[in-house]
Amino acid sequence: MGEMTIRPEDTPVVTDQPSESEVRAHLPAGGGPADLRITDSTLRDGSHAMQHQYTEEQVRGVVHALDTAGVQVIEVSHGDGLGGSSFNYGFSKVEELQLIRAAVDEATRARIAVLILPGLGTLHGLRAAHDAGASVARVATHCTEADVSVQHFGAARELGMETVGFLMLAHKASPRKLAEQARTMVDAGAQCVYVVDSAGALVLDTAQQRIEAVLAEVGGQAQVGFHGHQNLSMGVANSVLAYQAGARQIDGALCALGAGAGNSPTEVLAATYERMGIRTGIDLGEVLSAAEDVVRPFIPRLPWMDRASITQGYAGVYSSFLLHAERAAERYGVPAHAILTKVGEAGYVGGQEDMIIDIAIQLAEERELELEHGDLAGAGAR
Ligand SMILES: C[C@H](O)CC(=O)C(=O)O
Ligand SMILES: [Mn+2]
Repeated sequence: MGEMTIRPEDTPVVTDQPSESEVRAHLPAGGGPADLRITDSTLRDGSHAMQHQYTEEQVRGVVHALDTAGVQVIEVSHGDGLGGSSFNYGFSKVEELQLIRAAVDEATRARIAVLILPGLGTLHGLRAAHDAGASVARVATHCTEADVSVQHFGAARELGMETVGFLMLAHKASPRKLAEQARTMVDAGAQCVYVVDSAGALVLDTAQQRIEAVLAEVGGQAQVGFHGHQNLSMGVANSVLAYQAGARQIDGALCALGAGAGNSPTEVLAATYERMGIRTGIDLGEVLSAAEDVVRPFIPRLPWMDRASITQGYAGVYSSFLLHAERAAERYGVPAHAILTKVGEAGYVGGQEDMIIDIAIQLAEERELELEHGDLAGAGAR
């Protein structure tokens, strides 16, 4: 790797307004020179949209295309992170360590990242992913529970991995609270902390204020990142504002392949930043081909802003609940958007997927009662 290599043992130093040389010094090499680093999550967040059915051939194809395009970090894991393959979250078709090994084998420049949710993923799983060649550990917690990540950051740093913190459902915490949680992660060893808009519920200034607050708290010691979802079609716009507010790591997924209405599309991020004169180090033609020719042909259903996913953005619901809600909707004969509205009212967070079934059953019972009342009222009127 060249002059922009980030060494995991280094803590990147970024000030509020980093100079170009400061930014370059803390961004890893990949493609060309870069002002920010895009991490592609097609093979992790996209796993939700693929119902975790990725094949090794698909993983190899995507990694090859992203690596050729100069994308610096490629995330590969079950949609819910290491160890996610389970009854609650959905079983993977292919064991994730096999997919991680294949990704590492295929990449020539890009580094392979894994996501881990403490409690679901274990330290044993993290070590196994590291042994398989993953070199970036992204540790995700609910936005008010950063304290559960401390052990995992310690372990990742001991393994010599680059570390990234993921504060999920970030719309649920105030900028100040988020900054406090980011501090916990950085003190534990995170080299970057992401504002993760898991519900696609942040709209412009609400995204920007959170980036600013986190940067004000940890900017001297760590970078700040942004992970957007398209439920309200704000992923790319929020990512631009995030960059302008000082974020230097931004997530995307090819063809927006991610939970809910999908992630900010990597190819659109690359085109938009290039149009703005912000260097991503990504070759635009190659990344457009990666989306169009490699990913699009195997996608069973393009993520889209339909009634259910827009409801997720509007009601602040975890994007990965979409397919769970759709399955429950079909099983119990109630609309997915009605289930998701109730999930938003209840304030459920990641890990509470089983409650979706409860809500669907409750809605189905209410509907039965309404039908009965309707029949009785009709009978009374006759
Ligand atoms: C486990 C989640 O899918 C992580 C994520 O991408 C998000 O919260 O958004
Ligand atoms: Mn996501």
